[in-house]
Amino acid sequence: MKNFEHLIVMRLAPFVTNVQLNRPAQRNALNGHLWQEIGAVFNFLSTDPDTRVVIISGNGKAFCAGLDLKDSQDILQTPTDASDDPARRARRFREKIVSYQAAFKAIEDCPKPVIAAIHGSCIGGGVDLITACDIRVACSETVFCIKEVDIGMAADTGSLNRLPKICGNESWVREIALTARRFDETEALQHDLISKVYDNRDDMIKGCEKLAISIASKSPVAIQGTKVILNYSRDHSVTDSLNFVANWNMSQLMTEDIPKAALAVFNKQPPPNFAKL
Ligand SMILES: CC/C=C\C=C\CC(=O)SCCNC(=O)CCNC(=O)[C@H](O)C(C)(C)COP(=O)(O)OP(=O)(O)OC[C@H]1O[C@@H](n2cnc3c(N)ncnc32)[C@H](O)[C@@H]1OP(=O)(O)O
Repeated sequence: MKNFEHLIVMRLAPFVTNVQLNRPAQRNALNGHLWQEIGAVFNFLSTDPDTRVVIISGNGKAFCAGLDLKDSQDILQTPTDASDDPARRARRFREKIVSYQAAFKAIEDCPKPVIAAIHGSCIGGGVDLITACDIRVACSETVFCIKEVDIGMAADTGSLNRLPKICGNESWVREIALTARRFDETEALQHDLISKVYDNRDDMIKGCEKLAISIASKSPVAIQGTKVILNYSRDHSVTDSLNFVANWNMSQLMTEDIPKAALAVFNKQPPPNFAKL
C-alpha cells in the first residue's frame, strides 16, 4: 500500500480498504496537502486489483472539520505573480478550485463503491467530500454543517451540486445551505443524506466492514458496472442511460463471472471466488 502523510490507508479484510483522514489534532481539517492526497489515493485505488470496496473515515474526534482555516490564506490566495492582470489571476484561481473539486471527483469516479463512515463533526468541505461517496452512514452525536456561507463563500467542491440529487427535499437542502445551520444524524437520516445511524463509532466501523465484505464478495465486474451506470443515469435521461448500459454490457456480459455466480445461486451456495479486476 502507498504511504501518505495525512492519510492512513489499510486493508480491513480481503478486498476491503480503509482510508482514514489523519489530522486528528486539527479534527481532520483539509489543508492543501490532505486535499491533494485524497485525490491521489482514490486515483490509485481505482485500479488497485486488491481493492473492491473502500471505507472512508476520520481518525480522532471528528470525521472532518472542513477547510483548514489556518491554511486557508494559502488555499484561497491566487498563486500568481503580483504583476498578473485580473483575467490572468482569475484563471489561476479557477485552476485551483478545479484541482480541489478533482480530489472529490476522484472518489465519485472511482469504480469501487465508497462508504463514508461519519462521526463527530462533518463540516463544510467534509460535507462536500461525503456527497461524492456512494453510501453514507453516521453514528450518534454527529454534527453536520454546510458552513461555507458563514465564511463568506458559496460552496464550490460538491455540496451544492450533489446534495439536490441525493436528498429528496430540495427546500431542506436550500435551507441548510443558505443558513449554515448545524443538524444532527437524525435529521440527516430523515432527509436521505445518510442511510443508517449506529449507536457509536465502533459499531459503525464494524457495520461498515460487514457491509463492505458483503459487497466485496460479489463479482467485481457486476459491482463496478453498477456504480458506473448509477452515476451515469443520475446525470442523464433514461433514454441516454439505457443506451449507455447497453453499450457497457455488450462487453461486460461476456464475463466468466456470470456463469460462476449463477451456478452458485442455483445451487444455493455462497458467492464463489472471482478473478481480480
Ligand atoms: C477552494 C475552497 C474549497 C473548499 C472550501 C470549504 C469551506 C469550508 O470547509 S467552511 C468550514 C470550515 N470549518 C469550520 O468552520 C469548522 C471549525 N471548527 C469547529 O467548528 C470545531 O473545531 C469542530 C470541528 C466542531 C470540532 O470541535 P472540538 O472537537 O470542540 O474541537 P476544537 O477544540 O474546536 O478544535 C480542536 C483543534 O482543531 C483545530 N481545528 C478545528 N477545525 C479546524 C479547521 N477547520 N481548520 C483548522 N483547524 C481546525 C482547532 O483550531 C483546534 O486546534 P488547537 O491548536 O488545539 O487550538
